[in-house]
Amino acid sequence: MSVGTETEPWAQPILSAAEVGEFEARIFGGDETQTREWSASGALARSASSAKAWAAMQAAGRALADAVLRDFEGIGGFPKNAGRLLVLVGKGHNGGDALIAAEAILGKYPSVVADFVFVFGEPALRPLARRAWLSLQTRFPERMQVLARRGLSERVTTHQSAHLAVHGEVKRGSRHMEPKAPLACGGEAPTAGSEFFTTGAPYALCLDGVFGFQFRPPLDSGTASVLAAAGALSVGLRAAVDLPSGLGEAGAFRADFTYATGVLKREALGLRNAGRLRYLDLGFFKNANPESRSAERVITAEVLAPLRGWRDPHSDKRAQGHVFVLAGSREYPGAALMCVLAALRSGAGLVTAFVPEAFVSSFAASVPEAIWVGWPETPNGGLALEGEYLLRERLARAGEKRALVIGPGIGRERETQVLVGEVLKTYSGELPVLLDADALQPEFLEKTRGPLVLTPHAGEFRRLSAAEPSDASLRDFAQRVGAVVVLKGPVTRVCDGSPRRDSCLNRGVSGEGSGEREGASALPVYHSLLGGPVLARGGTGDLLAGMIGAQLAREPSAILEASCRAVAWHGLAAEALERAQGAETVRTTELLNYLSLALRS
Ligand SMILES: NC(=O)C1=CN([C@@H]2O[C@H](COP(=O)(O)OP(=O)(O)OC[C@H]3O[C@@H](n4cnc5c(N)ncnc54)[C@H](O)[C@@H]3O)[C@@H](O)[C@H]2O)[C@@H](O)CC1
Ligand SMILES: Nc1ncnc2c1ncn2[C@@H]1O[C@H](COP(=O)(O)OP(=O)(O)O)[C@@H](O)[C@H]1O
Repeated sequence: MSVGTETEPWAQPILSAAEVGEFEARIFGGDETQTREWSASGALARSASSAKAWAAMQAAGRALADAVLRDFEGIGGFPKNAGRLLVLVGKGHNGGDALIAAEAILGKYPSVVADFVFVFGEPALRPLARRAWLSLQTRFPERMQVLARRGLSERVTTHQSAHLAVHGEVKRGSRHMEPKAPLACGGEAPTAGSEFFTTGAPYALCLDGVFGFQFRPPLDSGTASVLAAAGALSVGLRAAVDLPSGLGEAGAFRADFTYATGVLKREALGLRNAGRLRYLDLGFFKNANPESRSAERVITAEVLAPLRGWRDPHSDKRAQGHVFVLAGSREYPGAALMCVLAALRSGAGLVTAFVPEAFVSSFAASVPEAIWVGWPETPNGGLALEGEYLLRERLARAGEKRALVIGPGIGRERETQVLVGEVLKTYSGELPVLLDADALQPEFLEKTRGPLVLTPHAGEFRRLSAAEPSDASLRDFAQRVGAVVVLKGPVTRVCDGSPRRDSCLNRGVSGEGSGEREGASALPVYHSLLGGPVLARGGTGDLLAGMIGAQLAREPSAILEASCRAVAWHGLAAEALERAQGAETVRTTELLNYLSLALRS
């Protein structure tokens, strides 16, 4: 047992499908397929392991329903007065989770109806999935319709289906099925799936519970045809349970969201057809850890715990961290303003901002909480070299808890770039430094000595590292530069390559020894799934830089945790913003209004 969850309760291991199999078998007491929990009479034996597995399935299904309904808020909410669900059910856990989620939604909204496709047939359901199905049938028989009960070999005909749906003559739950010829195994049957789905009206939600982590390629043509047909329907939200069925194979399910239940599976990362990834933490790692040490971890909202309690009653503003920001130019004044606003709104006790002097009075009028210091300008309105003394003066007066953010909106003017190099030569080592945007230049990397955080997006990462973004290149680069690197993107990845003395917490398990570095391949990569495409607008990175700056200033000795905390907070606030306003009619700085909500939910 050795994974970072004990020292880092805010990060959970990411496991491969094979590792998940072993881990779940251990915590739930064996694979369902190999147990005889379901007797011939249909009663489930109450073994301890089946009780645990059933409880886990229920927790997963309910968490899935909650998460889906929350995500619906981003597009105006679930259509609870006339919603239709489509549930694609396989044989095992995945199907069971989907069935329980469907039951939770039907239970919550009395006007919602559901259609089910049993891709391998009802008889193929494993015990727990069958139990979930029985429960649904008992509770909502009149609101359910089975489009394919005995799998792909038997289905409702196109004619029946359309007729029944259009004329409302189907008696939900008791549809007569017409046997049809089985699909030729491995043969061509690409259009067969469309026969299930000719019912006209759109679906609010499609739950894909066909295959989970036990899927092994290739995708059979029958399932592919059902997935393709479901993909052609009008659906408000396509939700994959755990993993999109078929993973990245041709014909795999195309999800808007994939909800990883209990464990985030490595296979989900980087799959474009997975849509947005959500991690549903079901507490699987609370009392049990996987045997293997996981070098990939997922950041959870638990990382915000230190911000959720009471502030130290004896603290003063200096004890809450002092953020220094060197930012802005005539070309990009707003980037500086956004970075400063974010630092102020995310807990910093003091923020001192050095910006081109032309902007000081207007910035001070709009954001009086920050200490604005006018910096001499180059002829083009950038930060001039001669202003360096200002930083020296102000830093000399600051307390211990401080951090310096350099970059938002500074532009690429040569003189400003020389200034950044000089500042790094002089001050790095004295306080944590964050480099963002145009301060992310390869030539600066040799000039830094102390705690360093870099926040590149993919394009900036390529510029800095001369490599394509990947977990491996991120590890190599972080270790080479000895920094915490926050590689931003739809999934933001954080890796700490700094020497141990800078952040001894960061190593998780093998924290013994000091000073030496581990091989890059062993460095954990922390993934944040939080946020979403509402963040795909100018200035969100400037906000993140200010937020990380505030956390660094408050915790200068734990730069990895501070960075992960800010990334998660930024992402959770973005999600709250999207739920409240949608993703379109948003101003970047509105994210700051949701920081508080993100801490309270
Ligand atoms: N209101 C403002 O004043 C704003 C100012 N901004 C400033 O604009 C300057 C330039 O920023 P850019 O981010 O465009 O950087 P660059 O123009 O330096 O982009 C570097 C490379 O990355 C690519 N790229 C840009 N954004 C990317 C992304 N999100 N993911 C992957 N690749 C990406 C570009 O195509 C380019 O090849 C920075 O100084 C930044 O602070 C932006 O933050 C936007 C808002
Ligand atoms: N599709 C997306 N899903 C989730 N997060 C995103 C997405 N697009 C951008 N982001 C996040 O938005 C921020 C953009 O940062 P950056 O590109 O530096 O913006 P800017 O330079 O405009 O401030 C990052 O935190 C990134 O992770």
